[in-house]
Amino acid sequence: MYGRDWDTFLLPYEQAVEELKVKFRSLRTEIKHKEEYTPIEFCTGRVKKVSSIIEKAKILSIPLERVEEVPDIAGIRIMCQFQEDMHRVAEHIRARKDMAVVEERDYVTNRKPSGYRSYHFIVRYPVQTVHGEQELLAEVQLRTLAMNFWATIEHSLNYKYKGNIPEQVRERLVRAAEASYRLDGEMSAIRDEIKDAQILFETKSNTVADILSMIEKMIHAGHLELAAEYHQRFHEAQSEDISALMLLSEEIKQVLQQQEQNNNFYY
Ligand SMILES: Nc1nc2c(ncn2[C@@H]2O[C@H](COP(=O)(O)OP(=O)(O)OP(=O)(O)O)[C@@H](O)[C@H]2O)c(=O)[nH]1
Ligand SMILES: Nc1ncnc2c1ncn2[C@@H]1O[C@H](COP(=O)(O)OP(=O)(O)OP(=O)(O)O)[C@@H](O)[C@H]1O
Repeated sequence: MYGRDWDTFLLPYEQAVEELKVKFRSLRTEIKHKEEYTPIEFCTGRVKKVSSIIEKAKILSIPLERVEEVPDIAGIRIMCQFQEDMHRVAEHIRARKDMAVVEERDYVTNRKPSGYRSYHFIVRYPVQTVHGEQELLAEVQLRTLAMNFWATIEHSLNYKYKGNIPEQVRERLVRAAEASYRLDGEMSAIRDEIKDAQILFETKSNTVADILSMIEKMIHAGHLELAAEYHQRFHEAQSEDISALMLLSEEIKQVLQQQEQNNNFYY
């Protein structure tokens, strides 16, 4: 790499970062459009600075002639609200046809000694250049907002202390990382409860609609007494839990089926 033109070398990496940012941002928009919820909160990217590439190559014992083996010259970071969203985005990355996963590192279940948590992918990504296709390595980091908050603070402290964070601060950072991990767990639990409540609400609405339409059927068929009886019981069941409504719905369904079999219903 001695005397190499870094600007030219880094051009395809810049292209890769721009393309990957567009792709993950489009994925965000697409899912949000379809589901009104998106597993991707936001996405950033950067090309590593030359001084940082040289330093990393040295740490990884990669000679500068093979500097393209440094896996994170191109880097993308995807932030999610919840850990479950990270799994969904991870599945998506594994399934994509425009990149190939060459490595996965799970620092979520196995945090780093610093307290760092994230899920990392190294992918092989092809960019189209004037000289034809060029495959390069890119790092994709997946984080929750809480993980990102912690990592950003820790990164700036590392910068401030030039990599030698005082022991006492380091210990507090590890404790803060654990607190942040518990926060993610709490938020996921709340989210599950909200989801359950939404499902229950939907089931209740559907059951109510079913019962009312069956009672209407009875009225149209002239079974006014039966309809009045079930209407009364419907009102009573509404003040109880969902199972009372579901039982009533089943009962009315069976009565209707029976009546239809006996030809008591004419529409
Ligand atoms: N803030 C912060 N970021 C980290 C930490 N560890 C890793 N990262 C991020 O993750 C990237 C890659 O980390 P790793 O997958 O562990 O790769 P590596 O730096 O070669 O690490 P090792 O092989 O474990 O020495 C780094 O460039 C950082 O962006 C950490 O302790 N704090
Ligand atoms: N994959 C990534 N996507 C987006 N931004 C990243 C990514 N990796 C690092 N960054 C950010 O780029 C900036 C420069 O980081 P740089 O790559 O020099 O150091 P680093 O990430 O700490 O890694 P290393 O210790 O491996 O050199 C930092 O603000 C860092 O948070």
